This record gives sequence, structure tokens and C-alpha cells, in this order.
Amino acid sequence: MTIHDWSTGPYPARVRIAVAEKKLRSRINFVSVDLTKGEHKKPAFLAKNYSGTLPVLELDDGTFIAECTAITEYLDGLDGSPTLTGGTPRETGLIHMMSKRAELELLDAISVYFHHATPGLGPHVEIYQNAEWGFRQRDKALRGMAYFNGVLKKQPFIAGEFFSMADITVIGGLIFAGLVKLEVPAEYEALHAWYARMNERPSVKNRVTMSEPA
Ligand SMILES: N[C@@H](CCC(=O)N[C@@H](CS(=O)(=O)O)C(=O)NCC(=O)O)C(=O)O
Repeated sequence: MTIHDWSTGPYPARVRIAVAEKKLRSRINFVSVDLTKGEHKKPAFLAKNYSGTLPVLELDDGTFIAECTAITEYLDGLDGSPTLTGGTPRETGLIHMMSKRAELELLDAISVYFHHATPGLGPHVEIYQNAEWGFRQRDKALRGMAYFNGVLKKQPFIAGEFFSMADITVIGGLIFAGLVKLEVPAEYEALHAWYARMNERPSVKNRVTMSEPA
């Protein structure tokens, strides 16, 4: 399998963490797509992913799977023993809900702030910007941080009692927050403590270097 990605990107991080958690590194060939040059918006890449975003998983039969959630669901199911996306209908529902909530209320909101209220990937990629919309989404992300801090006051992981795709998505959000220098307020102690625990996981710690030659 091939993953088309950008080694330091927040969304690619979600899939890199899932690859490591599922011990699939030896089965993956990473191919870098240069976002800074707008390669992801050129016809050759758009043929892989209509949405022009990274990462994209390319199967050996030529099938392309984009969208971090979809890629994670595929990878998690490969060994017939899903550990990241839920082992029962109740777990699957809760994990999907909390992962989608993490996208809507945190990660995607920070992405909009990055693309609209900062120089983003540069004028050749950011062909339309609306700073007010970007700042509104930044404020939404800060509310999202408060929400997830509240969740983590009551349970050890984002979707309940064990690590899941939902944790990985919030990790992606906080990686993006770091990249755009959006601080997690100090008073969100449960979120800070959880993030410190997450950063101790080898899958999180080694996510960027995993694609470097052994
Ligand atoms: N909904 C998509 C969003 C993916 C996404 O936005 N990826 C970023 C990659 S990174 O910024 O996290 O490295 C991207 O392609 N951004 C480029 C752009 O939006 O022009 C997903 O979940 O996979």
C-alpha cells in the first residue's frame, strides 16, 4: 500500500498514528506530496482525490481511499480485529461520533483558521481568504478545547475507557493548534494531562520520522 502524504501535516499525522498503532509500517510506502508547491491541487493528484487533500491511501489494486476516518477504518479492519474504530456497534457509534465532533469542533476549525486568517500555504494555494471567517473558526476551536477538557475530566480517553480513533483525531487538532501557535489555555488541565499521555505513545512520538528510510 502507498500513502500519499506530507510528513509533518496534522491530518497525515492521524493516519501515521493509526498505521503505527496497527503495526502496519512495513506494509506502507510513503510518498510525499509537496503542499507548499500546491502539488495537491494539480490534475495528477486530483485524479487520486477529487477533494485535493492529503492523506490518500492507494491500495495495491489501484483503489484510492481519501479522508482520514475512512483510511483509519480500512487499516483498522485489515487484521479482522478492529482496535481503533470500535468492536461493538455501541463502541463504533460512540467513537465515530466523538471523532467527527473532534473534526467539526476542533481540527477542521483550526484548519479554516490556518487557511483563512493566516498566510496558510501561500497565495498560490489560498486563492480565496476571509479572515473574519477564519477568526470565528479559531474561536470555535477554543470552545472545542473547553468541551474536550470537560470530557476528559470524566473519562480517560475521548470516546470512553480506551484509546481509539477519536483520540487520534483530537491529537491531530492539537498538532494543528501547535503549528498555528494557538495555545491550549492553561486551565484546561485535563486536556493538557491527556495530551501529555498521548505524546508518550510511540505511535505519536515517532509519527514524523516513521517515513524516513530505516
Ligand atoms: N477531510 C480531510 C481533510 C484533509 C486535509 O485537510 N489535509 C490537509 C493536509 S495537512 O495540512 O494536514 O498537512 C491538506 O490537504 N491541506 C491542503 C489544503 O487544504 O490545501 C481528511 O480528513 O482527510
